Amino acid sequence: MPDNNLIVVKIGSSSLTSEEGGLNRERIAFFAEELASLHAEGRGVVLVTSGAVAAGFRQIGYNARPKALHEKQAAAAVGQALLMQAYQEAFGRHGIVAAQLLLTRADFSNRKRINNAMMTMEELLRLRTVPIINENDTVSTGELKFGDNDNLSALVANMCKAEQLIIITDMDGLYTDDPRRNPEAVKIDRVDQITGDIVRLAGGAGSSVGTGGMRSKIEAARIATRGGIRTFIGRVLDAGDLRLAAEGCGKGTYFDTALNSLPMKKQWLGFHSLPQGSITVDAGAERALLIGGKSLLPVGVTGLDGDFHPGDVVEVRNAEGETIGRGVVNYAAWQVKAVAGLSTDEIRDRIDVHRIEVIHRDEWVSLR
Ligand SMILES: Nc1ncnc2c1ncn2[C@@H]1O[C@H](COP(=O)(O)OP(=O)(O)O)[C@@H](O)[C@H]1O
Ligand SMILES: N[C@@H](CCC(=O)OP(=O)(O)O)C(=O)O
Repeated sequence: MPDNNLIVVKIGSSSLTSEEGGLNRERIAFFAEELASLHAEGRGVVLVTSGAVAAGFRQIGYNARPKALHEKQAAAAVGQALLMQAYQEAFGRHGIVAAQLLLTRADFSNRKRINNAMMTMEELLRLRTVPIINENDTVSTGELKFGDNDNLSALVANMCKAEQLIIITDMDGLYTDDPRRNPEAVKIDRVDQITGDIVRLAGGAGSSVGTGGMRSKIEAARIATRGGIRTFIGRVLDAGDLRLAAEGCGKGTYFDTALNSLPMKKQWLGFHSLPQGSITVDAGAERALLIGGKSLLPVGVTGLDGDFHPGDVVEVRNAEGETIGRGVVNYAAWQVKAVAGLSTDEIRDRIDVHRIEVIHRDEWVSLR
C-alpha cells in the first residue's frame, strides 16, 4: 500500500441508523465531513461501514430488524444501495469520490482473491477516492459470515497495512462491564495487552441494531494489534472528535500494538484462513506451544474434530475447550486419531509420516 498514514475507520449500525430502522442522513453527512477533513491533509482514508440491513429492513416491509439469514440478506440488498447513495452524496459535497467494495470471509481466506482486492484498494487510494467497505451480505453464507463488521475492519486494516484502526461505536470505549447494565462500570483508557481478562469484560450488542457488541470489537483490536496496527474503540459525536481519536486524545480506549506482532504469513494463518477442523491438546502440549515455542507432537494430542488433510489449517484447543491457536497440520485426521497420545518412537513403528510433528512451530500461530 502506498502510504503509512492510512487510517481505517469502522462505523457501526448504531451510529448510522435509528433504532426503528432507516438511515440517519445527518450522521452520514457528519461522518463524511469528519473523514473529508482527514483526507484533505493527504491521509489515506478507508471506511468500513455497517448499516445495510438496518437501512433496508423497513423499506422492504419488515417491522423490526430481521433475524433469519435470508431476510437479512434481502434487507441488505435494498439497504446497501441506499447506504452507498447516501455516502456518495455526502462525500461528493467535499469533492471526494466514494468507491464500494463488498467483501466476504471467503475472500480473505483465498490468497488470490485477497491479493486482487488489495490491488484494487491500492489503485483506489492512489486515485484519492475513499474506499467504502461492507460485508457482501447478500452472498455470505451462515458459517462463513463475519456477521459483524468489527472483524472485517481489522482484516481490512491488516490487508492495507494501515497505520491506525478506529472503531466508532455508541459507547466511549471499553468499560469494566457493560455500562448499559452496570452503572458502576469504569472506563479503561489504554490496554497494552489483550489478555483473557480483557476479553471477558466485554459483552454483546447494546442496541437493537448493533450485532457484535464490545466482544467482537476487542477481538478486532486483537487482530489489528497483532498485525502491528494501533487501535481505538470509542465514540465520535461532535466535530473534531475523529481528529482527536486519530491524534491519540479521543473519547475511547486505545489498544497498543502487540509486542509480538505477526508477519504477514502468520496473520493469514491466524486470522484469514478457514480451519478445516480442530485438535485438542493436553496441558503439557499447551505449555509447549504457548510458552516453549515448540512444535505440537502427537503425544500431547487428546482429541480431534473434522475431516482435515495434510496441509489444512486446524484450530488447536486446550483441555478447557478454548482456542489457543491455529496451525497447518502434517497429518490427515485419521492419522492424528491413530497417533494421538503416542511417543515419537511408537509412531515410527506404526505409520510412515513425512514429518513427526502434528503442527510444526513455523506453521503455528498462538491466539492467546
Ligand atoms: N465492557 C463493555 N464496555 C463497553 N460497552 C460494552 C461492554 N460490554 C458490552 N458493551 C455494549 O457494546 C455495545 C456496542 O456494540 P454494538 O451494539 O454492536 O454497536 P455497533 O453497532 O457500534 O457495532 C455498547 O452499546 C454496550 O452496550
Ligand atoms: N453487514 C451488516 C453489518 C451487521 C452489523 O450490524 O454490524 P455492526 O453494526 O458493526 O455490529 C450490515 O451492513 O447491515
